[in-house]
Amino acid sequence: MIKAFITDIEGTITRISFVKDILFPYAAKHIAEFVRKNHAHAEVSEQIEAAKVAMKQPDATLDDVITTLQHWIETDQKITPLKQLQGMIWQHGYQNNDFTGHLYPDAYQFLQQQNNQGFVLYVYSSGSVKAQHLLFEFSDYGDIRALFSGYFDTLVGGKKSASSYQNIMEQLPYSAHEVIFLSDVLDELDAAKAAGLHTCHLVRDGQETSPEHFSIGDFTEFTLEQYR
Ligand SMILES: CSCCC(=O)C(=O)COP(=O)(O)O
Ligand SMILES: [Mg+2]
Repeated sequence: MIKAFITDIEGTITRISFVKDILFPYAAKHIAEFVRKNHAHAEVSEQIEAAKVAMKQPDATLDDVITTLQHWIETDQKITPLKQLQGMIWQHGYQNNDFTGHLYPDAYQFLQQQNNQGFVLYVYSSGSVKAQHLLFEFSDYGDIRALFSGYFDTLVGGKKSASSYQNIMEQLPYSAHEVIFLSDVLDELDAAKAAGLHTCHLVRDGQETSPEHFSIGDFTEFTLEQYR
């Protein structure tokens, strides 16, 4: 019996263009100034050191790190230190009302319905847990953080690795077969399925589907019948 959902964010409950055309350019615009200004703060310096490790350049200068971070933003790399820094940078944008966290109306309604019916909701995104909290705190529908019982990011591993879903399941009070993972990316769904989770593929933009995963165009098409 299904008891919980784990949802991806970008492309599943949030428009891809909100992330690519609003959040990423905002981070690209502010990252150099943010890193230069805050590099001595522990939470930032920790990510700078982690970036040097990912670059395999322990002696990289601050300018080298900034150039690499900008390249990682341009090429949408899901590298943990970048994702952690982006969350810190977006905080100012949300608080300054430069943007609100986009949610598809059908996704908001679906999340509310499932929550009302007693299903437990979790989030797993490449965006950091801080970035997830911000998106839901400053969402188009107000502060909806109370809908979710837990948040996971790339600190559990990358979204295309089955071990990441195993790591998440070790932290949840459910068996994998009681959980549905929602995503727009087939490689992520394959990894979740390999870890024993049920899956649902969101094909909002007409992506290729796979017979391995139940697929829907949006959440108005979702049915639990599929998982009985
Ligand atoms: C938490 S909002 C920012 C999303 C983000 O940075 C990202 O890389 C999207 O990844 P997802 O796993 O949600 O597709
Ligand atoms: Mg996605």
